[in-house]
Amino acid sequence: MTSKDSIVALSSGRLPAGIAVIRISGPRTRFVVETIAGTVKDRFTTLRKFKATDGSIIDRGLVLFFPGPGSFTGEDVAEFQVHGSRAVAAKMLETITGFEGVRHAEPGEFTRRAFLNGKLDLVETEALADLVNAETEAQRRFALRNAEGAQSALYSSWRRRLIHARAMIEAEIDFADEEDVPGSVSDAVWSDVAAMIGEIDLHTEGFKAAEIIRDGFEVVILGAPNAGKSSLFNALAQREAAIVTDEPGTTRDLLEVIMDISGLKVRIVDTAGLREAAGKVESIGIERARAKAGAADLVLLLEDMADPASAGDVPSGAPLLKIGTKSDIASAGAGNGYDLVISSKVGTGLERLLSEIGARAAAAVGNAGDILPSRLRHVELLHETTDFLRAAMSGQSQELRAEELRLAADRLGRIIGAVDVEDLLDVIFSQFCIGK
Ligand SMILES: Nc1nc2c(ncn2[C@@H]2O[C@H](COP(=O)(O)OP(=O)(O)OP(=O)(O)O)[C@@H](O)[C@H]2O)c(=O)[nH]1
Ligand SMILES: [K+]
Ligand SMILES: [Mg+2]
Repeated sequence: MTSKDSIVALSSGRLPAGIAVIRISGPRTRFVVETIAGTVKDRFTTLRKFKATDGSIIDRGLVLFFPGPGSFTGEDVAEFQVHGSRAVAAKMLETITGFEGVRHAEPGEFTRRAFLNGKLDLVETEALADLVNAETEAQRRFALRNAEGAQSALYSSWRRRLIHARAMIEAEIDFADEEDVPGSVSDAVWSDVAAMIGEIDLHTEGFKAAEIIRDGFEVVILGAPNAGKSSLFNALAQREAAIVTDEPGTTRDLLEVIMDISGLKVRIVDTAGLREAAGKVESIGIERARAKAGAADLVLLLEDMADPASAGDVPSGAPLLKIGTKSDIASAGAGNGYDLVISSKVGTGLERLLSEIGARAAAAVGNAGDILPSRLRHVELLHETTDFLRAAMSGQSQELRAEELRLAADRLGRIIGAVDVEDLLDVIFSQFCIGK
């Protein structure tokens, strides 16, 4: 598929910058390059002067031409690397959009063309978006793996197995009396389907890990008023992100800082001190603190070792680290019964706390090489897939069971955006010598 319009955009970041990259895709690309920069060799970097419509020089830079279909979008694509000033970029864009049939690209339009031209499937498109937005090392690794097709390959392999399974069942229905069809394939088929249900369920459970990679591992600091929560929060953030005073009830609302711990995104949340007798605003803050802790990946329960006070009921469910604070003024032996002892004032124990948080976050996201579903969309379609597979396992007639297999494979096809029926026939005829 080739679009009629050619599209152009500034593909690099905010200006001014050292270099700006201007990208064009579509049928007019070659003409634009030849007019602005002269003839260039395909896929080679060439240093040229770039000419405006009136023949004056806009800038000198590098030009690269990628002929379709072996380009990112599948169309003819070119990139101009120019000096990254606003004026140079503006003049280049003005000159290029001045050509007939060339316009500014819509957001995501290069990638949309790549998808429409079959250069990327849906999951790879989503992963590419994640890669562009990656902030942490874990996000980068995860997005890159999927942009390179790891997740798509997994879904494609399950889908192929289902198409094969269905082909076997259909063959048994249609050609049960023919010699070339193995007699009792269905036992093997259904045991493979059962195995696949287990594999898909296991994979789907990995969504929690993917969410932590994307949204961050959430650590909620909880404790009685004046336990030293905001002091710890500031020490971790390495700035005065929260107000600290000696007045109990200083913090009333939730505060959040985002950290990168060993390449993982971690969200640290400061909360209002837990106590019974509190004013209106503080009571709401305390409610929010409890709710936040209930959904946290890790709760740090702080207690002032110099002046211990109960934080009352702590929401159960989330893993908890009990931390004794203010070790600089606590009496010797006060640290018994705590998982960790810290002083935010002096900095004692903070490194150990950070490495403990990092280890727990790393454990929550599993192995670096795990293939995980990266979108709720995937999870929903995977659930539908296993629903159909379970229905197929317990179906009455072979025809209905084959139909459930078709629907299951269709859901996997929807995840990657490649649903077609032709491959079913291909499998039937490639596996057996029917009607030879
Ligand atoms: N000596 C010492 N004082 C500390 C330490 N951490 C906190 N404090 C003091 O304890 C008091 C309360 O600290 P905050 O960080 O505001 O305590 P909080 O738990 O956030 O209090 P609320 O927001 O009111 O619930 C302040 O006066 C701090 O300076 C510490 O490690 N050592
Ligand atoms: K306080
Ligand atoms: Mg506070």
